[in-house]
Amino acid sequence: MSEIRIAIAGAGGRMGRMLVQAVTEADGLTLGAATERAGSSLLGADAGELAGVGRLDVPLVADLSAVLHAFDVLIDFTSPAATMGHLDICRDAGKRLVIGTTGLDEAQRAQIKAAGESIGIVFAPNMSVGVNLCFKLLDIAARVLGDEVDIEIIEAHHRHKVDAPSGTALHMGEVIAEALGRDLKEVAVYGREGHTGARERRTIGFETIRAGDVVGEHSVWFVADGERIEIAHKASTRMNFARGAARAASWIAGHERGLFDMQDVLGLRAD
Ligand SMILES: NC(=O)C1=CN([C@@H]2O[C@H](COP(=O)(O)OP(=O)(O)OC[C@H]3O[C@@H](n4cnc5c(N)ncnc54)[C@H](OP(=O)(O)O)[C@@H]3O)[C@@H](O)[C@H]2O)C=CC1
Ligand SMILES: O=C(O)C1=N[C@H](C(=O)O)C[C@H](O)C1
Repeated sequence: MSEIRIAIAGAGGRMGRMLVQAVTEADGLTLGAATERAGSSLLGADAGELAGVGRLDVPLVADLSAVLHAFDVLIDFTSPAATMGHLDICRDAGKRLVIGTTGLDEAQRAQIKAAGESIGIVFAPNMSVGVNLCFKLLDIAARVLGDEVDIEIIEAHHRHKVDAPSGTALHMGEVIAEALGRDLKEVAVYGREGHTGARERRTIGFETIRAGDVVGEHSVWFVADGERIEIAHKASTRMNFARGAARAASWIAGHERGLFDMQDVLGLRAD
């Protein structure tokens, strides 16, 4: 079987460089194209050299439309605005997509869902196997502990992260709210300050830490009087996310259309 050709958007970024490495290491994948922001000082540089894996003869270009002939699946870990532009290009060209970008608003998420009717898309706020297992554990914990506990989601990331709470923390909140039959929009509390009043049992709290070079840490507390259950994940390298994205790219190559997430890729979906 021929190799699946991958394009990486934002190939000069923190995740972009990891993705180049993960794609070159993955069986059945080959790097076909790499992009960066128009005006970036990295344009023209070799994606492999930037990622520290040696020359791949794939120069960073600004225009994804100009390299459509060179890839089958785009992996995009950039910014919401950039991802939306890439989504339009991929939908019009019939190219599949793996989206890891977080911080998208409701309208942008709706556009991704609509594009899934024409092309295959994996869209997930966290591509690590460990975090996706945590989503399952959170669903079980919430169903067992129900309304008997206070639930708080605490996340920490590096100082460069621009969105808060993290996409992973928000999805953790969605998983728990769904398991408990609550609407996250109604019960979420983002940080606390001043005279807040006593805690309301059905709320789900989010606390955010931004500091130094923390790769990504998430901890969910289920707290009753006299005991506390914690489900926690700590990433010490971005390679887990990158390997997950490479796995998602191989998987979506076999799906012509539809919107999926990592639960589908990993075979973790119950229904
Ligand atoms: N789903 C998951 O598993 C994970 C998701 N993420 C998410 O991935 C995203 C990126 O994170 P990170 O790598 O740390 O961020 P970086 O800022 O390091 O990387 C983003 C890269 O995209 C570039 N870029 C911006 N606009 C465009 C464009 N139009 N075309 C091509 N490239 C562009 C940026 O260039 P410039 O700097 O010049 O603007 C930058 O190099 C974030 O939303 C983050 O939350 C991160 C880790 C895991
Ligand atoms: O920006 C990051 O770094 C990360 N972002 C993702 C998120 O917002 O959940 C995933 C990961 O924790 C790293």
